[in-house]
Amino acid sequence: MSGGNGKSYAMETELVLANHKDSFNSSIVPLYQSATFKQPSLDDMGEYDYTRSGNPTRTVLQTHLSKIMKAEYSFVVTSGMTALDVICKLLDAGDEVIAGDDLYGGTDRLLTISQYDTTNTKLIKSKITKETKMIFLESPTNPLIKVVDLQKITDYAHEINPDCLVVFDNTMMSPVLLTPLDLGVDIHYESATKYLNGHHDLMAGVIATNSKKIADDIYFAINATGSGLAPFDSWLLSRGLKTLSIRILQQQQNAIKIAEFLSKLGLKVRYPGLKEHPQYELHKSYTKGPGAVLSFETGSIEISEKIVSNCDLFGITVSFGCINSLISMPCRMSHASIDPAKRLERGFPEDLIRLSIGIENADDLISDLTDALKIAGAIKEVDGNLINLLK
Ligand SMILES: Cc1ncc(COP(=O)(O)O)c(C=O)c1O
Ligand SMILES: N[C@@H](CCSC[C@H](N)C(=O)O)C(=O)O
Repeated sequence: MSGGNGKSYAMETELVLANHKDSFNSSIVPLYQSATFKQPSLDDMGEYDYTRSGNPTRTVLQTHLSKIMKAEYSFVVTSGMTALDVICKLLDAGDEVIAGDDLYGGTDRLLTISQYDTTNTKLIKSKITKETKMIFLESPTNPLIKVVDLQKITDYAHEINPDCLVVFDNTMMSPVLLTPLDLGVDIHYESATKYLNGHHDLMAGVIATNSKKIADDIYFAINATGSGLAPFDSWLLSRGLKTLSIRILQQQQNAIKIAEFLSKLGLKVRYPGLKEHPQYELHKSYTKGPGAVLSFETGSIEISEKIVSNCDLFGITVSFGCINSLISMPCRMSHASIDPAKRLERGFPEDLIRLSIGIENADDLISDLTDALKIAGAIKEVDGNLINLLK
């Protein structure tokens, strides 16, 4: 098998090169669906003894991920939320922690800490103290698609407290569009349920770091609690990962066309690939693209409900980053766990529709949305032109 010479290649190439050694020279990593491994002798545990502590299929995936995430150490766990839970185990009770105020609903549910608008770099800076132990950032945020000045906040946090850990949720971008450890972030994690796997057929989370101390603590937590990804899911994720680049780039190309279509109709679209996005330049300055998730408002909950319910190609589904296009109303679905009063306070529109764009034909997707917008009474066609009825 090629790729075993230690050379580094471009991302697309690295993605298809998951090196492993096995006695039959199998072309892909074998599935070691085994809980236990026989020891060479009584006092020698060998490389593997028990799958909670380590499994060869999981190790190959983790080594592969380290290359892709440009990390010294990587771990795969049972979900994105497990990744966050493992990271939280690095904290002690009472530690000062800061997070963004627009985070995925499940993250918001897990963290009961001080949350601020992370697009306001000045505000975040004013909140970081010598006592701050950890900062959680997400960008673009889910679902308001707000962009964080990751470099500035990371540098500032380390300046104020060199031991403060900057933790970044990269689920929206994936390592194809952003490798946050390159910007000095301490811990990169993401829900591999989304782009990394991309096929709606498993739940997983990844954690990456360049610090041996953090890696040792994370391994301890994973082994101690049994949160490592099971062999079959590790094998499936290894398989999904190989097409990550080709998938996300196609999804992104479709998303740009759809965002432009909706924006031309005069809808309020949130997407960092549109020049009217307030942080368009900032996002462009540190990522390789805007990704494939966007949200938009109609000004009416009823119309939004009708749009969501009348699409054919966009399934009403939580999650994002999968090969099929998905549509959702975050307030009722992915972010329903956030108290409605808190959502209101944060300017989270109840009529917001989130789209996760897949790899289908872009014109088919636009035609599907056009039909749904027409049925919902958001637009009508006059002399071949689409007219916005919401204004
Ligand atoms: C941005 C973000 N981070 C983390 C998670 C958690 O991942 P998982 O569902 O794999 O636990 C999600 C969604 O669930 C998410 O949208
Ligand atoms: N019922 C689930 C909702 C999962 S939302 C998944 C994803 N992160 C998204 O943003 O769509 C829960 O309560 O966690």
